[in-house]
Amino acid sequence: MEDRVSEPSLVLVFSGKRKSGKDYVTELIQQRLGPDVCCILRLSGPLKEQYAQEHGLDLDQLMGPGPYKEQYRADMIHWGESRRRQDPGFFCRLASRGACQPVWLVSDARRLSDLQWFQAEFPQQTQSVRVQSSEKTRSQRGWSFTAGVDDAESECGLDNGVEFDWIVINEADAPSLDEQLRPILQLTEEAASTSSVNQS
Ligand SMILES: Nc1ncnc2c1ncn2[C@@H]1O[C@H](COP(=O)(O)OP(=O)(O)OP(=O)(O)O)[C@@H](O)[C@H]1O
Ligand SMILES: C[C@@](O)(CCOP(=O)(O)O)CC(=O)O
Repeated sequence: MEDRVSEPSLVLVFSGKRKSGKDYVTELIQQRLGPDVCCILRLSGPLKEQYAQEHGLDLDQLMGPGPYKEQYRADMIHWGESRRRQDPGFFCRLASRGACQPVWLVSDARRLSDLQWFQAEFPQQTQSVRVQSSEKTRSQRGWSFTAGVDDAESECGLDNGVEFDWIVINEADAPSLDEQLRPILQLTEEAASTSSVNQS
């Protein structure tokens, strides 16, 4: 691992099915904490940048929540997995390079190797968060089952073998996200204050 200017005080590694609300929840947390304290790391970011460049695609749309990216998802998965087979931490390193805020929100872990990379690099700081929504709710947000995607590692790689530190139920009939996120926000605020004490 290249020498870091600063280590994070807390790394929250989020995972969840497509349209479960990973981006929505991490953006909510960043809104509460501010971008100086908290950064969102998207493992899919460097992958989409490279894929868009190689295929002449619209990166903004690939990074967005709309249907555009779904046309290319299966091929992007295969492209990304070929890189991960050579180097499981490839996208983790790219996505976290230059991050200097005390709190990192990794918004889109999909494989055990994603989670294990952060656990290995930051064993004291890393915690896992699972965002959960029903298939009915996910469908209302634009999801539909796609063979080769929703039954593949990209969507199922963290379904078993992980005891998540936090579970966020992103459903209208669940407690509000503010209520569910309160202990996580407390954790982030403690991490941020610890970081500022260490730097002073
Ligand atoms: N609690 C919520 N209230 C209102 N809208 C929500 C909520 N959760 C998610 N959404 C909306 O549902 C859509 C999917 O959410 P989001 O993009 O965060 O899912 P995701 O898990 O990041 O999906 P993907 O894996 O496809 O990137 C977005 O348009 C988002 O704004
Ligand atoms: C190709 C891939 O990175 C697409 C992720 O897009 P999104 O996070 O669902 O917007 C998923 C994967 O890496 O398996």
